[in-house]
Amino acid sequence: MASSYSKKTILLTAYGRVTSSTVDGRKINFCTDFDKSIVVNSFRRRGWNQVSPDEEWNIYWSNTVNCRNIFSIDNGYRLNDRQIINHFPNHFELVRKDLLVKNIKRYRKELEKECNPLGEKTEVKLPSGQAVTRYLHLDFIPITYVLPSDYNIFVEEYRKFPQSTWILKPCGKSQGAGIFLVNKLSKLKKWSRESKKYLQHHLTSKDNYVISRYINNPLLIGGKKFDLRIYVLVASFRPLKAYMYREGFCRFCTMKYNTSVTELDNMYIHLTNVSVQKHGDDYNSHHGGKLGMQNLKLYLEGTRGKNVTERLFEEIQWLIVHSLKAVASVMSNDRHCFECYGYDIIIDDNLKPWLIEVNASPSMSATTVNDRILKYKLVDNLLSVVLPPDGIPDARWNKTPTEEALGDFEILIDEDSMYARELELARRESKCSRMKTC
Ligand SMILES: Nc1ncnc2c1ncn2[C@@H]1O[C@H](COP(=O)(O)OP(=O)(O)OP(=O)(O)O)[C@@H](O)[C@H]1O
Repeated sequence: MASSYSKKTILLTAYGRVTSSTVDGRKINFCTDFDKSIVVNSFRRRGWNQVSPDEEWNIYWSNTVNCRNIFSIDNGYRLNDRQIINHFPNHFELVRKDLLVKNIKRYRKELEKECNPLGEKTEVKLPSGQAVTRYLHLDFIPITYVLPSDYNIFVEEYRKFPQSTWILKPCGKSQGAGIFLVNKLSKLKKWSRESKKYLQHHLTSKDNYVISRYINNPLLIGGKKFDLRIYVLVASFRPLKAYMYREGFCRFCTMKYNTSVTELDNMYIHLTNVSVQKHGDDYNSHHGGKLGMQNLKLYLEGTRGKNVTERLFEEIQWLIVHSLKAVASVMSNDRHCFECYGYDIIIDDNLKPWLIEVNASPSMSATTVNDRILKYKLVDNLLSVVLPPDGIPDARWNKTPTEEALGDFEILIDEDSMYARELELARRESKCSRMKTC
């Protein structure tokens, strides 16, 4: 690729930035593995030129498999300074259900060993009167075990809380596929016997399941369960630079929440995935069962008060930052990479947020008009953050976006910037003083 970048065609983006659409007089080339109009049009609107992955590209919106191939040693492909790509090669450390849990458990243990106050534990009294030990500051994932390897530890935990419901999720699948709820060990054993028959010849880590304590007291609106989808952009893991998009949304179940045992298999009550709910009789294709995050905030301020709502959103930011810190040391922090993660969060009726999972390729298709507007803005805004001020992809750039370029993204953490470090410190202090008063 040419080494001089002098000739520029100037464009103005939605974020008011003057950017270039050319590298050395030729158009910036993008390629993508998705023929999603939102992605392709967002790139074209910048005056960029679409090429195929085997041509000279500057920005690649790839799927996770092709990204891994690009970074594979066998491939021998070396990215140049004018190439950036939308995944970190080992993103699975954060997005695979079993690895996310493993990394968070390791992170908490390390903090505990270092006697870091964040690793502090406390005894909690459950409504049943039982006392259990929990992390004071980092108890943000439901208790989870990996099957088959953790089966015996799970059984121990199950016996302590025989009234609990558990949710089983296959590590290698998405969109609600293969998920089911159990409240009896006998049901789990039956499933295990049957799935062993099916899996015994091809058991790989992809066939693992996680079994998590089911959050059976979700916050309900209109009697229905929902989860929150939040977009988090990571520009770098070391130093950690992460941004949260203000316009997330809630995804609602189509049927009213019901904890009755006879409804345990009813996925229209328990799973909030749009891919599941859109098949329900009561699915509304106009709003798609979605409510914007800003509307959720207004609803909570009205029903629960401003302070608790603010606290909830601080807690959400806290859990995102610490989930990222939990994987930062194991991520291959290639400077050509950035990644937009879809965080799935459930809020319980005590307004405690729980991290359910993280997606590396959050859907860029739109189910409603509002969805389309949101995702167009998201992709355009995201490009403004990951590109240097002149708009030309540059892996050498120090990844410090201007306030204007941030648009609807807010800084979650930037270990490079004094301001962002102070923000993080303030967040930590606010969290600690809150925990002490609880
Ligand atoms: N521990 C839990 N407690 C309560 N509900 C849960 C729990 N875990 C998952 N769920 C529900 O099940 C849904 C699917 O779970 P999850 O997102 O982990 O699986 P998935 O099939 O991989 O989804 P995706 O397509 O988002 O990757 C969640 O959106 C949530 O509604």
